[in-house]
Amino acid sequence: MAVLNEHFFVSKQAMTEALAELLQTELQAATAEGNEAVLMVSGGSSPKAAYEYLSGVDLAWDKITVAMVDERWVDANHDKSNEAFIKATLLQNKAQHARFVTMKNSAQTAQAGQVECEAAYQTLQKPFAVSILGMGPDGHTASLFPHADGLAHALTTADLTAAINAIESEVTGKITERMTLSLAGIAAAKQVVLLISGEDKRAVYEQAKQAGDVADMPLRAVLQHPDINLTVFWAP
Ligand SMILES: O=C(O)[C@H](O)[C@@H](O)[C@H](O)[C@H](O)COP(=O)(O)O
Repeated sequence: MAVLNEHFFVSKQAMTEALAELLQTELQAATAEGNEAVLMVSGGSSPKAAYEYLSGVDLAWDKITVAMVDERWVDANHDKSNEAFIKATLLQNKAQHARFVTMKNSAQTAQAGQVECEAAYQTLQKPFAVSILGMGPDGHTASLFPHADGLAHALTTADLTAAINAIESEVTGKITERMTLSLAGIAAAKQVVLLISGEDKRAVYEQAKQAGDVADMPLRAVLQHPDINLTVFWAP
């Protein structure tokens, strides 16, 4: 099982403040001796305000690399691009001096682009300082979607990244082809923070903690991983 540290906040605001403080503390510590630090980021509504706050914090941003936890296989200017979201929220103000490593490249498909993406991710300083994950109502995290094409590989490969083709649903929307950190890529962080918003998703999280098929709720693979140091932040 992962080393699990759960925090249930009374409000989104309280969660945002705690997340911003955690990121600030971890990035300060990671860069204190002039070392490089990597922050892995997800899209989603839960981390948005913390990203905006963090962008204005005085950190050694020139020592920090921001990279994506997962991405739809769309151009970086697409309105569904997680990269576009990160550039608009986090990589502003002081944080514009951070280096950014994209998951997306010019290959036609995520599958075809995985080798190039993996090569880029292999250059990143490990362990990653912090990786921020979200969770969907279907129990997906990163782009580890239930029963997706490529899920079994993403859960077992030693590569940091994996191509995924999700089963189309209300959660995935039309764009199902994605690149994601593999389970090994998620486990490559010193600390993983999982953000969960709302009562419905709290029930999903509690269900994921119960024994069951990982393919039904891929978050289970993270919760069950012996080497993951997982901090869970929930807010209503
Ligand atoms: O790439 C995506 O589809 C989203 O980033 C998604 O995975 C998101 O992280 C979760 O659904 C949590 O979303 P909330 O933060 O809005 O709860």
